[in-house]
Amino acid sequence: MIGRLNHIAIAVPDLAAASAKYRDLLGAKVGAPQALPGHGVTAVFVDTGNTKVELLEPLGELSPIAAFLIKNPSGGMHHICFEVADLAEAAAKLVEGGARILGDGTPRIGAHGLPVLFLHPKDFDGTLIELEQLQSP
Ligand SMILES: CC[C@H](C(=O)O)C(=O)SCCNC(=O)CCNC(=O)[C@H](O)C(C)(C)COP(=O)(O)OP(=O)(O)OC[C@H]1O[C@@H](n2cnc3c(N)ncnc32)[C@H](O)[C@@H]1OP(=O)(O)O
Ligand SMILES: [Co+2]
Repeated sequence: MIGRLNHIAIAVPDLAAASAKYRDLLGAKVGAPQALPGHGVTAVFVDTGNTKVELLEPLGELSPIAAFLIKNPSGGMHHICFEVADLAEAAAKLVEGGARILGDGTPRIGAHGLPVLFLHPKDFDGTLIELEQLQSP
């Protein structure tokens, strides 16, 4: 069911400083900040060639990563994102298998303009998993 690892997300307290580290210290290809008010984050994608790193900073009062940063003030790994060919089919199989989909269970459009869902971290060994619908061919 899951395909490629699309990105590994890191919640950071200072997006500009984190982006500069990846660009200037790690010599990586760092994209421009993307404000995602509907998701309560500003994201920067670092392209590593084989996958991406998503640097995330809270945006707005109700950011879903605010609590995470209170628990981890210097930041930390937040989630991993896998690509799936058919998000609806994957969601149905996961729910059938007892996994919980976060929110109201309906896909939302993510940073890549594609539908995404999140699975409860407690169901996957303490790891928040995001599923992103593969770009239709
Ligand atoms: C979609 C746009 C973009 C993209 O790539 O396209 C993004 O990725 S946006 C990313 C930001 N959005 C989300 O993360 C949406 C899904 N996340 C959530 O709904 C929440 O973060 C949630 C429910 C996972 C946690 O919310 P919160 O921390 O407020 O709740 P709790 O404190 O009650 O946490 C419950 C329990 O889960 C543990 N937890 C929380 N976050 C994580 C995490 N990132 N990884 C692993 N575990 C996590 C937390 O410690 C609690 O555990 P407990 O043992 O009960 O303390
Ligand atoms: Co993500």
